[in-house]
Amino acid sequence: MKIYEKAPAKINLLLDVLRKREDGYHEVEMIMTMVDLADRLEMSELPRDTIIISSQVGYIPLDEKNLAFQAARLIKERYEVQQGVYIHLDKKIPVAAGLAGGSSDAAATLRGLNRLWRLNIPEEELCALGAELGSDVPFCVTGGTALASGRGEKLEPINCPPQCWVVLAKPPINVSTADVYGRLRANELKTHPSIAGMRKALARGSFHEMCGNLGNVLETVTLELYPEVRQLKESMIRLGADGVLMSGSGPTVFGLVSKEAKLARIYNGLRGFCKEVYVVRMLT
Ligand SMILES: C[C@@](CO)(OP(=O)(O)O)[C@H](O)COP(=O)(O)OP(=O)(O)OC[C@H]1O[C@@H](n2ccc(N)nc2=O)[C@H](O)[C@@H]1O
Ligand SMILES: Nc1ncnc2c1ncn2[C@@H]1O[C@H](COP(=O)(O)OP(=O)(O)O)[C@@H](O)[C@H]1O
Repeated sequence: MKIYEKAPAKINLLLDVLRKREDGYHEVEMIMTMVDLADRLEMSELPRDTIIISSQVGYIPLDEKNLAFQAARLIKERYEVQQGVYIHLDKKIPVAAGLAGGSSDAAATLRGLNRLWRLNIPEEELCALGAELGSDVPFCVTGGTALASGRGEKLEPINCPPQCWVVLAKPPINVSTADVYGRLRANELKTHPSIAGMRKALARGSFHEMCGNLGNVLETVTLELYPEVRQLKESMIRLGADGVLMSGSGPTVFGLVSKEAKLARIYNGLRGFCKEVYVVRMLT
């Protein structure tokens, strides 16, 4: 038997850090949503009790470092599954980009193997498994739009954003999430984005208010370390995007655009100096 799962990319419409915790993680409040740029996973049973990962791209690990491998191993161990699985990852989401590509692959693996092996694991339990793999994995299990707190694993579903275009641009640099959190001075942050403001904007379905309430405190670190990310933000604003923000720890910058007529100018303007540009829709 063979099954397929989509693993969409996430963006953070808002990312606030409240404090550093004793366990080394940071207490966060984030508003997260999915966009229509997705990896595709194909999972099939193997006659031998083993996990094999393949991908069409050569720049991700295919061994136990791969988050899909870790998800398969976890579910096999926890539910004492003695069957093997072959997982092919058709990667479309840029890697180490702040778009949770690896986390979404892990979440899709949990969902997919739950179906393939008919385990009937409830979504809540899949989320708890996901939290063992990474802070963003529980959100990727549920998808939709959510307010995430704790280290990212506590989820409250909220109104989805009004439909719009999302332009994603990833500069050719690698940003380590651990490094960005490590450099953040959480208790010295001068301003915090407003969760209440963003929630209200989404509840009202106001595109304009959503753009006005975008905010990400990790920009204070990544934009200082990598001036090209700041330049990318400035270019997107200049080219006419209605709201612009860095996603997660970066380096991807997203622009929200309400009018299709504006897209060509933004896309062509960015492509002049940034190779990886994608025009997608919100997944609502
Ligand atoms: C910043 C965010 C925003 O959505 O995403 P990305 O930029 O990675 O996409 C997330 O908080 C990232 O989540 P994820 O990538 O799953 O992080 P994890 O694997 O759990 O943690 C990687 C490292 O980041 C730091 N970390 C992560 C989450 C958190 N709330 N506090 C932290 O300090 C820790 O140093 C941890 O060792
Ligand atoms: N299935 C996977 N897809 C992409 N990257 C993966 C995967 N499994 C493990 N990784 C590793 O995880 C790291 C973070 O990748 P990714 O999840 O794309 O980053 P981000 O959370 O910043 O969007 C990369 O260094 C990559 O080598």
